[in-house]
Amino acid sequence: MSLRKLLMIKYWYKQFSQYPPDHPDYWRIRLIEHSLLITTSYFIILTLINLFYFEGYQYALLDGSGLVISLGIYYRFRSTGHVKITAWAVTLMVASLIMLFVISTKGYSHSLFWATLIPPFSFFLIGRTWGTFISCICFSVCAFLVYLQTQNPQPVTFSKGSLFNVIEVCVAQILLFRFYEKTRFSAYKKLALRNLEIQKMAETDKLTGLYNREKLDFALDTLLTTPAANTSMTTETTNAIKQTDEAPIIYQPYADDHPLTNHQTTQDLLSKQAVTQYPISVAIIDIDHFKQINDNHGHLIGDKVLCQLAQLLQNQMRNDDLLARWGGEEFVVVLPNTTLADAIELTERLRLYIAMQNIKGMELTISLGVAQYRLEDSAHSLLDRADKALYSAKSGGRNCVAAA
Ligand SMILES: Nc1nc2c(ncn2[C@@H]2O[C@H](COP(=O)(O)OP(=O)(O)OP(=O)(O)O)[C@@H](O)[C@H]2O)c(=O)[nH]1
Repeated sequence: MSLRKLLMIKYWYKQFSQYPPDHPDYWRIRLIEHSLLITTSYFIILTLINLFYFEGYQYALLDGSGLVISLGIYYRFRSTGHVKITAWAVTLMVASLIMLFVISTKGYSHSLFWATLIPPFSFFLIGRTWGTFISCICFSVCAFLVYLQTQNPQPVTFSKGSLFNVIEVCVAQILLFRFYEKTRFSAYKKLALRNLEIQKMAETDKLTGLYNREKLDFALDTLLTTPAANTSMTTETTNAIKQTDEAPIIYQPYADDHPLTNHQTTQDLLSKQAVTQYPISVAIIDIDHFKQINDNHGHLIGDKVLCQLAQLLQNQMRNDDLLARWGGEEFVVVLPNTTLADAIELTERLRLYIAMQNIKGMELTISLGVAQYRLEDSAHSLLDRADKALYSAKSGGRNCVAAA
């Protein structure tokens, strides 16, 4: 059994349905609940210590009042869920009780230490502006107390009270900053995950889950404008561009001795970089007569066909290939380390493979246009040549591969 359960602390924390974890006030609520738990526990302990150990009834009364106020705020907060009012109430309660204690002891017995708790409380709960304001007032009072002492200097004594004050404040500070660090870490983590989600959404085609056209354009531009890309396409380069955290499961359709399966290591590629150019090819894939599928079976079935075809194509890709939906019923695949001849062979296999599949009860065919990167090419001109090749494939009767 965990300590939290043992002390029944978990019952202290209420899950407000109106403040889910992604609500801006979520962590403020956690802090209010933590703070009230800490103040309540502190006031219970201090009341008992002052009553039975120091027999300081005046301080025990002060701590007892703090305990009642703390529980009152907690009860009200649980029943109303008012964050702003509670945050102010907690801050004012903590600040005024600390200052009452510091003033009543005239700063003796290291009671001034307690004032150091005011900035963390007030800044976390009521924000920078009001936190600064309240901290300044409290510290001004502390400075004034010290000034008064300088008018009539007394020798400083270290009592047991000093020891308790120092220890209690240190423990409270550590707890507060642990909490602060936890919220900060959680907020950054959430932000990083959100950014990843947004980035993924921005580069993914909603329907098929493949990369979208923006991502393809960016990846191709990066490949072709990276100096190394003109001479060497390494596995690392393409993987960095893909930036994919969940690498697709690759089904290797080629024979073991096929040149495309013999991936060279990065080291091999780099060592050859100076003397060899590593080719890049692209292929545009277009479904034949897709309009008829929509017309005969409806757009929803058409969508399902697109999704299944996308999955089948993705399963046929090699690690370094980058498949994207270009728009409508067209897909583009970027083939690093692939000559035009290899790209033709590869896409021909792909065409035959798709022609053999049963997709939503239909037999589909695809036409493909292939082009290899030339030094004078831009991403646009490369795709344009592949598109022209696709046009030839279409006008050549469809269900075939044409190269530019
Ligand atoms: N279901 C569905 N259809 C789409 C989507 N995007 C484009 N289309 C359809 O794809 C069809 C493309 O038709 P066309 O450009 O005439 O091409 P095609 O019928 O495949 O003929 P060819 O390419 O010449 O073989 C149109 O009917 C579009 O409405 C989509 O996201 N979902």
